[in-house]
Amino acid sequence: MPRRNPGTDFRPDWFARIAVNTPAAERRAASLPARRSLKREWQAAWLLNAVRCIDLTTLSGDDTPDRVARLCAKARRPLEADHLAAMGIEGLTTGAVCVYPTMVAAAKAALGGTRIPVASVATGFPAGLMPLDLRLAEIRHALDQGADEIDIVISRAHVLQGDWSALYDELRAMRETCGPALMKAILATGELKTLTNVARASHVAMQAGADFIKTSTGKEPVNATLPVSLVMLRAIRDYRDRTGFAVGFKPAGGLRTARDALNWQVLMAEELGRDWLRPDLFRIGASSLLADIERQISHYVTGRYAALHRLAAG
Ligand SMILES: O=C[C@H](O)COP(=O)(O)O
Repeated sequence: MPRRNPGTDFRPDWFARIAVNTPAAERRAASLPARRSLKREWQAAWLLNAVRCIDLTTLSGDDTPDRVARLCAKARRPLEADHLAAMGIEGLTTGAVCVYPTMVAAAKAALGGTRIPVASVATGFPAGLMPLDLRLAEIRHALDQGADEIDIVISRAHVLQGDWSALYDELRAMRETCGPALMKAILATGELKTLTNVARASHVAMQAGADFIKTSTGKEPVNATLPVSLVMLRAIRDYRDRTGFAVGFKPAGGLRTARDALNWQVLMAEELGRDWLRPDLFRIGASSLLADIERQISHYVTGRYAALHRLAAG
């Protein structure tokens, strides 16, 4: 378990001169899937690793305690027991479940007796357009309900206006309110206009003590992309080199296929090293990715694809 990132003082000099070369970032991201073709056995292993890193998510207006309980049952047993037995795997769970604050109690009840953490979004998810004191109160509410991790959203306006110290202060207050609960800072990169803004916001979030930086809420028109992820991973690397602290990464929003799970892991491994491919440093926020991974694992074990309706949707 790496030491928790305590953050630093506000250090704009660490990011003020960053100017991301967007075409170069896009070329590098585009080259990844083509350059890496993983052997079939290795693909299965990488997909199993993706499962243990998934924050299995439901963030819908029509969520109910029953739906959350079904999601949690899936988090406890994400793949068919026969398939896991055939591969000699025991005790596989997802990395966490992720829900709205009002669903935390249902998730905690359904996950009793396991070590699967419950993550709650908070701070006016998804837009964050609420007064800061109410956003902090929402964190406290989620913690009172039993949340182990808090996925906060940043004020995009601070980024778009270049008010980095306001962004730092907001995030610092959120981190203090989270106390011992892990804080994942959602940057909502699809609304930050430029990759340079993504890089700078990543630095500010880490300086304010974020345990993870996360791409998206899943509600923006553009959610996780490989170029955005590349920029965030390089910021994480830079921060690690400056401070010695390892900050986690959570791509989220629109990751739906086993191929996505492989591509993001390859990007992580190439940019930060394979050591980063574990749940305390890497999560994939996804509501529907698991179904495709199940399908691919089923094919790997049985040689044929299961019909989608046979795989529990979670
Ligand atoms: O944080 C997780 C995202 O909200 C999930 O997005 P998704 O429904 O596109 O998988």
